[in-house]
Parts: sequence; structure tokens; C-alpha cells
Amino acid sequence: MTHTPGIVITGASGRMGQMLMKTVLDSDAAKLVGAVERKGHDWVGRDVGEAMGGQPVGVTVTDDALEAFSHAQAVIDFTAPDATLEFAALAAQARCVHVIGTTGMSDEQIARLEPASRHAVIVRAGNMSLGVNLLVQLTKKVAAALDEDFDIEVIEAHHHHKVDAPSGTALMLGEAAAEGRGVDLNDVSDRGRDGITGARKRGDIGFHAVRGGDIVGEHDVLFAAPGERIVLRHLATDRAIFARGALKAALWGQGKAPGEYDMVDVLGL
Ligand SMILES: NC(=O)c1ccc[n+]([C@@H]2O[C@H](COP(=O)([O-])OP(=O)(O)OC[C@H]3O[C@@H](n4cnc5c(N)ncnc54)[C@H](O)[C@@H]3O)[C@@H](O)[C@H]2O)c1
Ligand SMILES: O=C(O)C1=N[C@H](C(=O)O)CCC1
Repeated sequence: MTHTPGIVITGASGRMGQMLMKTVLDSDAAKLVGAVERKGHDWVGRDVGEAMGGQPVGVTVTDDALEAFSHAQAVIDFTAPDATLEFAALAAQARCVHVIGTTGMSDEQIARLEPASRHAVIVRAGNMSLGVNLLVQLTKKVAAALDEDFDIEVIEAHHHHKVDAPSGTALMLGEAAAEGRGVDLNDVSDRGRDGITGARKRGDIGFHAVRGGDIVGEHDVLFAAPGERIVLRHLATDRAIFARGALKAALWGQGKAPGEYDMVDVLGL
């Protein structure tokens, strides 16, 4: 008999929370067993299908994350950095695979995931789509093939609700470019120029963030040299690509040894 993992979605009412619940409800490979929202949210206590404007699905939104996690095999979490740190401890306690899509976490916050990863599988990525994770590999290759005559700039665009910049994806792409070049991103990162900045420093990796309307997520990695340019581009037009990747990660993590993983591990890229 095959085992169908039970999944809890945190941040249930969010843009990604709703997309994730629809993805799990439509899947034969997993079942939705819980939906979590923050204390005081008006979805708490309601059936999640009805809260989304459809038919009841038999799952009530709760603000008791540990209780919800204790009935599940995986937690898919696209919320906010502080919430994700709390969920990491609770998911580890419940021995759930914790799939983290939350972006905007500081290095210090990321380091605080380590104790949880000693007890449970954590899969974390600033972008869960196949296309972006492939672009990360391509960026690393192109950066390794070119010298510093090619200036590298990462340009991203997102909807006007997004609260963090540069995007998690832009940082993944910048890290990949730096790794390809054999440098530490912290030493060469140049974010959002403004004013009399002086000429561009050779070897820097620049980041620029556009925010507007309902843009789902667009990323360019520009390699610009005298006389020629290469642009590697990913355009997301549907949040379903992130949700599909997250569900794949939750299934992949079943039975894996505790530790921190990313989508390159999940997708075998
Ligand atoms: N990794 C990826 O592929 C990917 C893709 C899209 C979005 N994201 C990231 O996912 C996160 C959420 O994005 P969004 O557009 O869905 O945002 P959103 O604001 O629409 O949703 C966030 C949800 O989290 C809930 N939340 C916050 N604190 C909580 C808590 N303590 N307990 C329970 N719920 C809590 C909020 O109430 C809200 O419903 C962002 O960090 C975003 O950058 C990542
Ligand atoms: O909508 C968002 O927010 C997104 N966040 C991720 C990021 O920061 O890169 C992925 C794309 C969408």
C-alpha cells in the first residue's frame, strides 16, 4: 500500500497559501490535512474551501500550528521570516518535512534554522520553480566562462505588495554568478544605485528591484561587455510554478535524512 503524505499549509490566506492549497487539493500524491493562519486572522475557525470562496473541503483553518503539524508529514511554509523560524522549531518537533519558500530572511535568521535541521528535513529556496533553478545553473556556468570584462547585473520585477528586496530569486542568481566567478557575493554586491555613485566598480554584481501592479516575478541576469551583451531571463506568469515545486519538495523529503536541502537537490540539477 502506498502512503499519501498529509500536508499543512501555513499562511493559508496569502497569495501563495491559497495557490498551495489548490495545488495540494488537486494532487493525488498528497492530501491537505491542515491550514494555519496567524492569531486573530478572520479565516481562523473557517473551512478553508469556503474561506477561498468555494465548497467545503473538511479542513478548518487553525492558529495552533503544533497541533496541525502533529497530524502531518510535511509543512509548506510561504509566510514571513519570524513566522518561518517559529514553524521550523514546531515542524522539527513534529518530525515534519519543512518546505520553506519564505524570502527576506537575514543570514542570522537562516543560521537559526540549523537546530531544527538536526531533527527534520528542511528544503528552502527563494524560488521553487524548475525554470529558475535551471537559470541558476546556467548563470553559474556563464559567469565561470566569462571574465570581469563582463559586468553582471541582476534585475528583478515583482508586484507592488512584495515587502523584501532584492527578491530571494535575485539573491540566488547573484550567489550563482559569484560562485561561477569564484568570489564571495558579500564582497562584490552593489544594491540599487542612487545619486553620484561614481563609476561602476569592475567585478561588482549589481541588483535592481522594480515593484509594480501584479507582476508575478521576472528576473534578468545581464552580462554586459564592450560591444556585446548576454541576457539570461526568466518570466513567471503563474504562481502555480512555485506551488508545484514546493509540493515536489514536500514529497521528495519523505524518508530523507534530517538536514538542510534546496531545490537543486530536489530537482537533481
Ligand atoms: N520560494 C518561492 O518560490 C516563492 C514564490 C512566491 C513567494 N515567495 C515568498 O513567500 C512569502 C509569502 O508570499 P505571498 O505573496 O504569499 O505573501 P502574502 O502576504 O500574500 O501571504 C503571507 C501569509 O502569511 C501569513 N502569516 C504571516 N505571519 C504568520 C504567522 N505567524 N502564522 C501564520 N500565518 C502567518 C499572513 O497572514 C499571510 O496570509 C514571501 O516571503 C514571498 O517572497 C516565495
Ligand atoms: O511574489 C513574491 O514575493 C515572490 N517571491 C520570490 C522571490 O523573492 O524571489 C519568488 C518570486 C515571487
